[in-house]
Amino acid sequence: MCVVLDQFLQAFIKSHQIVSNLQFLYYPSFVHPTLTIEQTQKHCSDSEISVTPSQDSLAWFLVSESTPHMQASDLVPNTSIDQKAGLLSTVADASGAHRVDAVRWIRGEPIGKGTYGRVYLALSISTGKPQLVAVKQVDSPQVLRDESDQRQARFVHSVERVSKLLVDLNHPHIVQYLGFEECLGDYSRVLNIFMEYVSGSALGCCLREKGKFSEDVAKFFTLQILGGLRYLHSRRIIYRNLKADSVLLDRDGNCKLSDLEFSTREDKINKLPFTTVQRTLPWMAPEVICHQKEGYCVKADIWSLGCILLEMLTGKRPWYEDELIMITIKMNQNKRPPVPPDVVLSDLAMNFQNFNPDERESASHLKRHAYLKLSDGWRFQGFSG
Ligand SMILES: Nc1ncnc2c1ncn2[C@@H]1O[C@H](COP(=O)(O)OP(=O)(O)OP(=O)(O)O)[C@@H](O)[C@H]1O
Repeated sequence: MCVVLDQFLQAFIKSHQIVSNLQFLYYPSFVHPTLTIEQTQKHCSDSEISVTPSQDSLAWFLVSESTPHMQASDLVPNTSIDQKAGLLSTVADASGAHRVDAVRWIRGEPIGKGTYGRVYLALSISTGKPQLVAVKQVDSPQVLRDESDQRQARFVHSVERVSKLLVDLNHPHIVQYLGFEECLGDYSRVLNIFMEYVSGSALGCCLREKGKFSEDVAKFFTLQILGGLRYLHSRRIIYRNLKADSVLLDRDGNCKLSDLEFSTREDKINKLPFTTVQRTLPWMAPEVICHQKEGYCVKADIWSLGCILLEMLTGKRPWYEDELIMITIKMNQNKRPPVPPDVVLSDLAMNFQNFNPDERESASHLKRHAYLKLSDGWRFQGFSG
């Protein structure tokens, strides 16, 4: 193990990116949970080592002399983030976009991949106490050579447009956005999106791994998602990208809505074209897919939540039998996602998928609905509980 450490350190020193005095090298304890604190901590020389946002492939975290109080145990992934302490300070630039001011952070291992970029675990050392954060890194191409470059550029543009709106959100069921930063990569610019780190996995992953959930567990998650939606909708914000993979779960079953970069204010909906995120299409409301010109409202998110509820109760993604093109055709024919014959849905679950958005209940009304009420003392103890 020490050989690996030394090789890593040598490679790192050779990169000549040096700003602060490095004292200790720590293994995050989730990499080798059996290591003791003594083993995880290794003295390094007084070499000056710098950590820059473009530093690649750091499998380990480095802790600078400015944080000597830090213990390896601080690095366990469920370290909670003190949002009020202001993990990363953000400033608005001339264009009004919110960016992180002088971020110092170290990239850790990849924890996920979406349509637009990779998400990494990272350690922020901007403030006194290092904090675990998640960083979504998105390529922002300077030359638009093909459809993929155009897609990336549209995404980056969308993020710049909503960056202020995202960092201002603050709700227990919404991933906290901490700031944004653009930096120069080898061939393109890279947009870094800093977020609260959620230490579990996506709801979609759990469904793929474990199959359908018990009805109570499905209600428990639905209620939490409704909490996040009610908060967004009360600010006239439409999420637009709600799907099982955008809902992150921590180990205690707490849900957090993530991937909000496509959110928009309801009043702007008729002015902005919405590029359909292909992966999200099976969860999208018919008015978003079929009648964009007429506009749509926050109720589109209620349809998407109905799809997630259906998925939790059946273990199958919405429109599980169909390719994307077929889904669009069926939606235009006013068809709903199919329900497997052995599943009986409550009237409420059906209401989520009313074709007329005006007849779909609001998030705040649904949250109080009797069907979703859990018995007193019910606790999350696993997906089938
Ligand atoms: N804040 C976070 N904390 C922990 N893991 C995260 C966080 N954000 C994202 N992830 C992980 O990274 C994965 C990819 O996230 P990302 O937001 O890029 O895409 P996505 O939600 O899967 O879909 P899309 O294709 O619409 O971008 C998630 O499924 C999740 O596993």
